[in-house]
Amino acid sequence: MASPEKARVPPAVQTPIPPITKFKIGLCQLKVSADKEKNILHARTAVEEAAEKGAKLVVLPEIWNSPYSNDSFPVYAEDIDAGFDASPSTAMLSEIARRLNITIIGGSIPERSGDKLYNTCCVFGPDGKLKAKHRKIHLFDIDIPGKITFKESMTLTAGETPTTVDTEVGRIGIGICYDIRFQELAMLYAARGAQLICYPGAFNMTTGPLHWELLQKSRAVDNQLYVATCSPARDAAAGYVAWGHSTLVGPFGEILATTEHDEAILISEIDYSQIELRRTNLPLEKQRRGDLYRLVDVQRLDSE
Ligand SMILES: O=C(O)CCC(=O)C(=O)O
Repeated sequence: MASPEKARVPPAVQTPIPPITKFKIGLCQLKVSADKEKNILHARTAVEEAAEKGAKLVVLPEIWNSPYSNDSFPVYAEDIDAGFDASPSTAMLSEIARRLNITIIGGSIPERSGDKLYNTCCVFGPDGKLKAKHRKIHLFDIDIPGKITFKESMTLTAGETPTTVDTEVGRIGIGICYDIRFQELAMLYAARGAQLICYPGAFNMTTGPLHWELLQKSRAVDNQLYVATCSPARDAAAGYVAWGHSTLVGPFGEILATTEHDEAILISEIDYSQIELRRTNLPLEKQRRGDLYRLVDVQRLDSE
């Protein structure tokens, strides 16, 4: 007897989700107070507002849940790896990323891990899961007598790992503030395929006016990718006075959005096709003289 013809089940269609090329980014330049609970609520409201305005990626400032000071870091630090009960700041970020279906570059908070403290940025995806954790690699130790002296290394330990993360809104490299000064890190991220580098950062009244915009444009134009920064708003009465001026720079070095020093939620559009365009216009990568000089990816060498 002929076997009954099997029902034909069409094969599951495995079409990859087309990578997003255009989306809105929100930069939340926030006031930071000494009240952690208030800071968390405030950040939550700002992220909600950015998402309401269409942002699929929202960026918070460096050290947004605590005053920026060596005295505060140990007091406000959270044990991120111990779970959300031990870390109300990241619990909020996770919950809101999931509820709003967005990606969050969670600025940075002081992190406690064993007996060490780090300045740490957490990235959450729309499923609320922690996708990456970047510990500031270059600690901000500066001494310009009569202007600014600050030594993060008095309390913090430097991170050991450059961070690129694949998100719903592209491949993103993460740096925190002083990390922006080290062009090799940005070059490494570009070599690893980053389309955007996010630097939560709190420059100051001495270096901010001269270097903040210059460094962002340099990282963007040298690497032909997007650079986004997010600073706390300025509080002239604080121990550390932030420069503000959160900004989005495009791959041709163009400022796409910026602000002064007050609180602000900047919404702007990122269009990754601009990266290809600029790399076609000016094919730096092809013209680079790898026969004369080369950036070595130490982590790749180690893993080989
Ligand atoms: O590099 C600078 O001038 C400022 C860096 C900074 O404020 C920081 O890393 O927190």
